[in-house]
Amino acid sequence: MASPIRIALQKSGRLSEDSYQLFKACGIRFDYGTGKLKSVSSNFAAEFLFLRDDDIPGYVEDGVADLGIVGENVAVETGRHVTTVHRLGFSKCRLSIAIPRGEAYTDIRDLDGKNIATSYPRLLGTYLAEQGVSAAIHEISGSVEIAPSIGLAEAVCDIVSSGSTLLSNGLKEVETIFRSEAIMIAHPALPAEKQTLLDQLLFRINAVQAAKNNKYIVLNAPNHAIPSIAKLLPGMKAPTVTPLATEGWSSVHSVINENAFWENIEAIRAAGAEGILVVPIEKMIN
Ligand SMILES: Nc1ncnc2c1ncn2[C@@H]1O[C@H](COP(=O)(O)OP(=O)(O)OP(=O)(O)O)[C@@H](O)[C@H]1O
Ligand SMILES: O=P(O)(O)OC[C@H]1O[C@H](OP(=O)(O)OP(=O)(O)O)[C@H](O)[C@@H]1O
Ligand SMILES: [Mg+2]
Repeated sequence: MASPIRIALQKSGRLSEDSYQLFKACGIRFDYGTGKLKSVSSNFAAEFLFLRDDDIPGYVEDGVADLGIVGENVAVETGRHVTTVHRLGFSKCRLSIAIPRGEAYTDIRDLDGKNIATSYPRLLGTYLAEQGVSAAIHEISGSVEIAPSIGLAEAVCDIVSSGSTLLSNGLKEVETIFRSEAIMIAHPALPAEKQTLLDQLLFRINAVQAAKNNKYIVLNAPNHAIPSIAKLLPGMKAPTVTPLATEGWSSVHSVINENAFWENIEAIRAAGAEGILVVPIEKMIN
């Protein structure tokens, strides 16, 4: 096997389980969650390091790891020189400014001269500078939402997903400054053999992601309805049509984006389709 590509994953947190599941779906096996800080894949030339997420961009920039999975918020905040090679679509969240619920708020200028607590001083500083607002940034490493109630700051800037943490701390979201999801980052100058391994990995990730967004459809229809159904279910090239044992009827097999399927389902039924099955796809390669 080639010398392994080193991949840094979050040891334990919001990114860990989805990161592991992604590699599992790509058919890459390794031990995870056993308290180990390092693991070698048994069937792909990869070695995994389990780290705090904040440290991952630095390790990737320094070349200690070749790849890493982090929130885009962390990748940008650390300011490390790394390349984004893929957007992964999980751990979606936003970085927002929030203030106590009872406070009036008109626009960003209301924050002029105020104190804002955050773990994201770089992202917040850039945003305030762009908006021409001058506020004092107080960097704290966690439990940011508590800051207004203990008199540390008049506002906070932190990660929001469902909004329930803000709600339970008596805060309201007033500005969204950054939208984030998990991304795969790489060292900016990978040697050729590592680049080959990255290309193989991205090929598998694309196949897994394409499969997730699409469904395999099987239905029965009278032969005269096939042309109009085929227009609604174009498939990867064209639908497969095979005769049923019942004279004048066929079975239609196709692949369709799940959103398009739900948008077209009434039209598909109205065209004469019956016995419609929707089947998940494991991998999809165009
Ligand atoms: N509530 C949430 N919903 C969705 N994604 C989130 C949420 N909170 C954080 N994230 C995303 O997941 C990333 C990791 O969050 P997590 O809370 O596990 O980090 P952490 O506590 O700093 O972990 P570590 O111990 O590794 O430093 C964040 O940087 C962000 O991109
Ligand atoms: O809008 P919500 O759905 O409530 O999510 C937002 C919260 O989630 C994250 O914290 P997490 O629960 O991961 O705890 P931590 O900050 O202690 O890691 C983040 O730091 C917010 O506090
Ligand atoms: Mg962290």
